[in-house]
Amino acid sequence: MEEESSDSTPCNEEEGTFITKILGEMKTQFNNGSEENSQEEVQKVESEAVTEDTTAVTLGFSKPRKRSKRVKVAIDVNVKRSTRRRSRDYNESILKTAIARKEKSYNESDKPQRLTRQLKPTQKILDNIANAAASKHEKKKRVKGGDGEEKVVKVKSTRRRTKVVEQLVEIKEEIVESDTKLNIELDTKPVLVPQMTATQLCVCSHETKYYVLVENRENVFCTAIDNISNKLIGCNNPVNHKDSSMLRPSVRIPYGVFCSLHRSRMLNHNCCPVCGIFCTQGSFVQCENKHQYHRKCQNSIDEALVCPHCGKPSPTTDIEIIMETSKPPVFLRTQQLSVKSIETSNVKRTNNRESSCESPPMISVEDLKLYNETEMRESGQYSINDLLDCIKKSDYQEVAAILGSRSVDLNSFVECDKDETGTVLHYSARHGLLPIIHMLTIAEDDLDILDSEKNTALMVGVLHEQNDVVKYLTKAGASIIAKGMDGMTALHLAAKCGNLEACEILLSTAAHIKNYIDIADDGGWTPLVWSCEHNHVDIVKYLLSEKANPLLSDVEQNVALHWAAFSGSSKIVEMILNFGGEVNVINSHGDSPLHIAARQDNYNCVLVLLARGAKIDVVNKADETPIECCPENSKSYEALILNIRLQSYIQVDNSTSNCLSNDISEGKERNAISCINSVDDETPPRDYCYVTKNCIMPDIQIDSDTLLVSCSCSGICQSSCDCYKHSNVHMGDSLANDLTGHKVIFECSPSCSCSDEVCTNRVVQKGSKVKFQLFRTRSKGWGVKTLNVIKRGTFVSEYVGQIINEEQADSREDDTYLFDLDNKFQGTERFSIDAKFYGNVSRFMNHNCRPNLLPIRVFTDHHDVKFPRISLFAKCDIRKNEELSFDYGEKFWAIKKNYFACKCGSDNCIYSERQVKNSVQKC
Ligand SMILES: C[S@@+](CC[C@H](N)C(=O)[O-])C[C@H]1O[C@@H](n2cnc3c(N)ncnc32)[C@H](O)[C@@H]1O
Repeated sequence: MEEESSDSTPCNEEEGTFITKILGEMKTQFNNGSEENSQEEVQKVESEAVTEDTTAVTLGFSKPRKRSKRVKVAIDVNVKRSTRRRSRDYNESILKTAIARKEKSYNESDKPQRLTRQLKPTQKILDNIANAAASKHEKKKRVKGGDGEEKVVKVKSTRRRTKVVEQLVEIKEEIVESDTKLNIELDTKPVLVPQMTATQLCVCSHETKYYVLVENRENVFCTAIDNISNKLIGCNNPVNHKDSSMLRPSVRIPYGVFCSLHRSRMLNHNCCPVCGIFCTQGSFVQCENKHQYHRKCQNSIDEALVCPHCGKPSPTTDIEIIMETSKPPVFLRTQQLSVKSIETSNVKRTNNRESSCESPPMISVEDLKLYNETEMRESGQYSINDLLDCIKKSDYQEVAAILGSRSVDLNSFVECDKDETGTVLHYSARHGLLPIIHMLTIAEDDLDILDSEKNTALMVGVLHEQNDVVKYLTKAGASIIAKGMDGMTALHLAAKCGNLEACEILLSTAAHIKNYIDIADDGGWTPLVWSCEHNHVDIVKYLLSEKANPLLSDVEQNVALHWAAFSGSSKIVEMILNFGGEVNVINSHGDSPLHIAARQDNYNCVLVLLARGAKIDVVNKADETPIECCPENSKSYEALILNIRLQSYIQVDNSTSNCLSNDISEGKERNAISCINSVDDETPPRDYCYVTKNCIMPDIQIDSDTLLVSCSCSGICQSSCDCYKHSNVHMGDSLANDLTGHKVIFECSPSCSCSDEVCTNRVVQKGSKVKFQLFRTRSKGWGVKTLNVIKRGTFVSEYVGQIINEEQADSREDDTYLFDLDNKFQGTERFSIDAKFYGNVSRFMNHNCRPNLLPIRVFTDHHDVKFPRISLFAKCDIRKNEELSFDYGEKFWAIKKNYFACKCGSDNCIYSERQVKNSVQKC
């Protein structure tokens, strides 16, 4: 007896069984193939889990698990998680069970409730079963009852996976013996049933021939109930096969099966024959035969109080029995609330202790006190931090006790990490505490609470790569579509942080993968976009293989390819294109993926995009082609330049008849200048030399030493810049309205201290970015048009040629391309730019009485006012394919009107044939 008492106390067994069960449960759930999980299978698993867990350990998890909230969420977004939805019947059955439990009061000591999970066959039940079985198995087994009829005994365990065992037993006629031996030794095997007499009531030591077939130790559990300081504790120890005969302490009590410990105690009359509860700890009555019972259960015969076991006189004083065991029992919540803890129950070591030690000891007072002091709260109330402490210690027993007490609000926040708070479920998910999570999911309704970072526990599992937790929570009913920070789901987070396994678990859980995989967050970003942006090649591959849509755009019309170009993974760019991505898709800024790859200088992406047909001449809303977004001198820039050249050669081959040249600059300009003629047979002009800078004749000296101004700005020059202040035309000024003043710009020069890289007062010196085309006009010879949109104020081109003096100018036969540099600084010496023999694209720009370009004198590297750079700026917004023109001035037309009229065609043309005639007539 004592050997058993040390290692088979109810609580020891409870704890071990419980933890084993938790792990077994999880294993069971994990082993269910995720893809094959039908609704029924999942329901079955969860149903079993609930059934078992609600009866596990302290029986404290009687709270029904509500799923309606999550189901509602699923319906809201049209994502049905059918595999985890519960049937109505199922919910109702849980509800019924809960109500039934609620109605039961475990504290009704007058009506002791069986805490066992086993059905207790009363004699009536036995008889009924026997009758039914006898008729069914009449030919197979003959069973003889005490009344001569055949009987069947059926004992069924409701415990999960417990097989219903059924054994036909032969019930021998009970032999009535008046001279019954009462104090039976443990190894006695009494078979005689005494006749009840007034002085001897109990049948504790009378074994019957009712047996339970015990196939293995776990199938049947002890049905004993201990009275421990007025608390009723169920045993539930496994019943050994050798203890399979059924006993009862009196004829009033149904038969039960008992573990070796309780069996021996029953034989020693430690079980009260009136209420059937074992006298284990506390105040009891003990007769001179050392039979124990409750004071209120003592018998009365002829007004004398007697022992209900043997009829001996009842002592007037109680004995105090104290258990001795290494571990305390676990109390039900209701017991904790209504009964003082053992610590405060004034347990005294009385002289009766010695005699009480003959009763089977179970727990030591020291252990019990220690337990009480450190773990149990007197009132049964716990704080959330008590629970967190137990979780941190992985003290499953205590966690179960606290959860069972239902005194803790599981929605309370605890510190999960530095500056991060969340529920204990978040904490457990972060640390991968599966057994704890299992308990919490049973005790907690809402698995989708957001922590301080707006993550659900499922998301926390994803982020910390606790994929067992992810798997478990998805099966336990956590919402996979719940949204956290910025509307991101667990799948967004998994894709973002590169957790491929979590992506697979989440997608395998989704009822409708198609709806789930392309779910967008608040920015309109899909999980695919997140994985593209964060360069997770494996996840991109997986999502695309699961039919993620690469064409879905975000709020700025970016698609996954834009983000792939941004991140710089050429593999991802390639994959997206292979899965149907459009190479020239445009976002709301007009940027193609090539724009973005070029801007980021993602060389390999630029190469892949070019190879897959990305257009190099797409202009975005900032009037930039991809190369104009690209940092100069970068590898991407070189690739784009090369591609532009290659494209131009391809255009020659495929040219229409009116394209005469791909580049009249012969590669001297940043952008090739094609030449087309759809008007006549004129061939491209070849009577000049294309130059990009002025040619200064040897006899002309430019003073490069004298600087009028320089700035000492650091970084970007602003309005306080001295160079800027010396200019009377500024970038961004309304040029169209500034036709009268001296249009001079002093750009910052090498002598300035500002940064060449970022200074905004350096424009002309950096060259034009406009894409020109030379075309044949119908009445003005050649002309120039822009192939891209030009914003007002943009530097378009410099009028370049030979710088010659007045004498040289006068000696030139053809003055068609002369541009006078005369200005007020010039004094007596006059200079001109002649583009007749040397020039650039500007030499082909015609006159217009309503021009779109304005010539401005600009000084860049020198300040010799006699030699400004004639820079043409856009004086208005200019459309694509619009001809570029400037005003040649009165001086030009004063002479030329005698030879030809202006053909600009503008409505206010002042040099047209008609206007000229009118002016002549007026004269
Ligand atoms: C600087 S060039 C311009 C390029 C010229 N169209 C060519 O084919 O080389 C100036 C000459 O172009 C022609 N031109 C320019 N603007 C004109 C206009 N508005 N009307 C008539 N002819 C014009 C005149 O022959 C003028 O002398």
